[in-house]
Amino acid sequence: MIATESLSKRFPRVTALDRLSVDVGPGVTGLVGANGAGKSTLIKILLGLSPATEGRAEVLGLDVATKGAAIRERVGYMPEHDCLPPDVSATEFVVHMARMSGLPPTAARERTADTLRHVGLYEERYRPIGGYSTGMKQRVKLAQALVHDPQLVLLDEPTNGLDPVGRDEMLGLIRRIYTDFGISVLVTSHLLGELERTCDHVVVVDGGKLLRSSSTTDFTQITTTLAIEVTDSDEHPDGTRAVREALHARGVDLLEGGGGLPGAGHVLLITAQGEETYDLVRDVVADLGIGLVRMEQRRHHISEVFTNEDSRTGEEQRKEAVGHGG
Ligand SMILES: Nc1ncnc2c1ncn2[C@@H]1O[C@H](COP(=O)(O)OP(=O)(O)OP(=O)(O)O)[C@@H](O)[C@H]1O
Repeated sequence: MIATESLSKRFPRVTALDRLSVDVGPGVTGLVGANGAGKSTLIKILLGLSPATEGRAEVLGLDVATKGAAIRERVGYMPEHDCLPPDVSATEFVVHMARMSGLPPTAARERTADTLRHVGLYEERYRPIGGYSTGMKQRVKLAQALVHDPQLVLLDEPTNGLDPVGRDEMLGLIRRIYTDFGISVLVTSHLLGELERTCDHVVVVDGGKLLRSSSTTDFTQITTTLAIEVTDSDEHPDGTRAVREALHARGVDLLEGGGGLPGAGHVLLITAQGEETYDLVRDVVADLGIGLVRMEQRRHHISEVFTNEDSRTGEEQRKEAVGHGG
C-alpha cells in the first residue's frame, strides 16, 4: 500500500523526517509517535501535498512526487485539525466533498447517506456542523475521507479531543473500515495503547526516524507467564499461600510479585511449561478445596516494548504513552 525509501523532510530549523524507510501492507496500520515525531509531515508527503527533501515514496504503486492527483483520487484523508464549515450540515458538506472527488450528483448523495450511516451520524445529518460535539465533528471528517470509496485512508489523530467512550467508538469505526469495506487504513496516534487493539501492524517513529515496524501480535506476544488468583476457605484462610506452597512442592517455577496486576497481592505468577501446567494448577486448587477466580496468560503491552529500549527516546515514548493513559 505504502513504501518509502530513505525519505527525508527538512525544514530550515528542524528535520521532520530522517531517512525513513518503511513498507505498509493492506489492513489497519498504526503510525505512532510523540507530538512532533513527523507523522503529519509523512501523511502530507504521501498525499503528494508536500515535496520530500530526499528519498522517495509510493502509495498504491504511484510515485508521490509525480502522481499526487492520482493518489488523492484513490486515497481518503482525515486531517488532524478542525477544518469544517460551521454553517452547513454534514450532508451538504460530505456531498460537496464527494462531488469534488468526481462523483456524479446522485452517486454523491447516495454515498453520503451510506457513509454518514456508517459513522453513526444519520439522525443528525441535516443539522449545521457548528452545533456538533467534538466526537460528531471527528465523524464528519471521517465520513468525508471515506465518501469516494478510496482504497486507502490516512487518518491523522482521529481520537484527538475525544473522551474514553468516544475514543473507543472511533477505534471501533476505524477497525470496521477495513473489516466491513476492505479499505486499508493508516492511522496516527501519540498513544501506543489505543493502537494495540485496533491495528494489525504498528510503525513507531521518533524524531523523524523509524524506531520499529512490526505486527501487533509481535508487539503483544503472549508470554508463558500465568497469573492465578484463588479464593480463601475456612480450611485455608490464605488460599494464595496454600496454592503457592502446593505448587512449590510440585516443582513449579513461582515468579516474584503480581507484576502490577489488579489485586496483585493475591495474584500468583508462575511460568507455564505447557498444557500440563494448567492441569496441575486446576488439580492443586481442587485438592485444596478452594475456588479458582482466574488463570490467564499475561500479555506484553506495546508500551512495555519500550522498557527494553536503552535509548532515551524510547523511554520517553513509553512515558508519553503511560502519561496519556494509553
Ligand atoms: N511547515 C513547517 N515548517 C517548519 N517546521 C515544520 C512544518 N511542519 C512541521 N514542522 C516541524 O516538523 C516536526 C514534525 O512535525 P509533524 O507535524 O509532522 O509531527 P507530528 O508527529 O504529526 O506531531 P503532531 O501530532 O503534534 O502534529 C515538528 O518539529 C514540527 O514543528
